Amino acid sequence: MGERLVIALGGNAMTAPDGSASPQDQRAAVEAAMKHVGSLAAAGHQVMLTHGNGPQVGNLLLKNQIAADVVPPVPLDWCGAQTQGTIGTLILNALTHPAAVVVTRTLVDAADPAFEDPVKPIGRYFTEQEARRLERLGQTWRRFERGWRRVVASPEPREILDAPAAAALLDRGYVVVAAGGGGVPVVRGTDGRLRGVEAVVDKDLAAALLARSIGASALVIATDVPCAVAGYGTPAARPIRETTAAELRLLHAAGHFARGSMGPKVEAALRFVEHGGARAVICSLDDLGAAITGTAGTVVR
Ligand SMILES: NC(=O)OP(=O)(O)O
Repeated sequence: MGERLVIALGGNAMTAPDGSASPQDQRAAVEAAMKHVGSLAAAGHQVMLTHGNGPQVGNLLLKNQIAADVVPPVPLDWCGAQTQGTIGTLILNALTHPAAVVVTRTLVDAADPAFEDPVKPIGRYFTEQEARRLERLGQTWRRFERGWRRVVASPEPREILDAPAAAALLDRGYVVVAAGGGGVPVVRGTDGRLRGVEAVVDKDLAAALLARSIGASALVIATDVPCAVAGYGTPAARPIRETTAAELRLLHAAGHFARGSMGPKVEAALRFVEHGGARAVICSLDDLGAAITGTAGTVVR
């Protein structure tokens, strides 16, 4: 009997191992990822996919900025919508199973403090000198292990507005791509109308909300490491295989998972299970099949 799954695809499913986001690298990475996803659909699972867009949305924003004297630049939420279309098209072309892409909006709160504290890295890495120059244009940049990256606001996802449409397609047998890049962030005005806002929603947190919204039995967060590790980078490092939400929450609160990498994945897995989801799995993309049967990854119940 197949399961209803939401699978969040990490950057390694979209770009080359070095993070390169050339069209060739993106196409090759998506084709490799869709072999795993196609196997799950062929085995009878209902599969809803979501994906990251950090490198792509940052590159688009930069192109807009560079070409601003020639064509009017578009805002960040437009760039996010464009990445849903581009990455969604690559996924459609790579899958042999009937599939559909839903342009998806994610409701966020206009008063979310995240708008005052940009933390979400987007685009490619730059040198400090280049980052400092761009900071003078009003942008926020932070240093990461591999260099400097622009950071933007990443508010909490409150509702995946187009989840019902995505679920209807899932019920009809399609593999569905939804809430790509965390969904296009929108706020509701006092007049009840929706408008886009300049932000990038975390795709793992959006995936957890999407999985809850469509009644998925499992949330699978596919990344480039086999599992979550307690005490990562220390002599006491310990891979986590089977765990409970209560145990994992304690480790998370104790700071075992890095803020910009494993932290959001663990938080997403926890939110799904703490709100009644049967299980969440954090696994390597190559282990997707084994992760569904419980023989790979970090399984949270
Ligand atoms: N939107 C988002 O979280 O994208 P990345 O996973 O690529 O950072």
